[in-house]
Amino acid sequence: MSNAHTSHDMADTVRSARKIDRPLVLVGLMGVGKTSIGRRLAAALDRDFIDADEEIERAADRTVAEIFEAHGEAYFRDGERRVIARLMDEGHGVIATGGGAFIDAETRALVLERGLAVWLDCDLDTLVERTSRKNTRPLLKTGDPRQILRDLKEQRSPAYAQAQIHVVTDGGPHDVAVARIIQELAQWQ
Ligand SMILES: Nc1ncnc2c1ncn2[C@@H]1O[C@H](COP(=O)(O)OP(=O)(O)OP(=O)(O)O)[C@@H](O)[C@H]1O
Ligand SMILES: O=C(O)C1=C[C@@H](O)[C@@H](O)[C@H](O)C1
Ligand SMILES: [Mg+2]
Repeated sequence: MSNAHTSHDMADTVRSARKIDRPLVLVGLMGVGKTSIGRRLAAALDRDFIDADEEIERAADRTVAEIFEAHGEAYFRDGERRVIARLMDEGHGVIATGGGAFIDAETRALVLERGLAVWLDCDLDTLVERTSRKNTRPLLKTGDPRQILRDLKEQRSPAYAQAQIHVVTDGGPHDVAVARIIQELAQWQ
């Protein structure tokens, strides 16, 4: 296939993906790439990007870790649900959620009804490596990160699997993951 042909196909694919008239909501485990891939996906689709964890921190004027410590996980999940509902209402084009957001049944129902959920998935070794770069995730501070991530992957995968779109991002660079997501979006009806 010629390069001209390939870039024409890609332009068509991007055009189809841009027609989706719902917020694109990235879900998946800590470290899978929701924030970094989400930012690039939004740029490629010419959409607005927002990270729900960052928005919660702005609204609460505290870090996620501080909210967990002061009030516990249930309190955090309530605030997270409200923030995600608001971001979808405000029409944010690509929303990166926190790793546990889609596990909350109410948040999940809200996202599935009003948005298009994209499950970013990758293997355990990649997750361990990516999360080791930053030590701010409260759920990984309570024991061995590999064991915690393995357990979370097993417990949470059935919920993540309810997302309308599933993309595996093992190993490769961000741009490959972005191109795969765009291809899936273009085929989504
Ligand atoms: N496809 C990828 N290729 C290379 N590096 C990646 C890829 N995806 C993510 N990373 C890197 O892994 C780290 C974690 O990614 P990121 O913060 O985007 O994950 P996240 O899903 O938003 O995590 P959290 O749920 O904790 O917010 C970052 O350093 C990011 O640059
Ligand atoms: O996987 C999780 O439950 C979490 C992931 C992070 O994005 C934060 O939202 C918080 O640390 C909880
Ligand atoms: Mg993130």
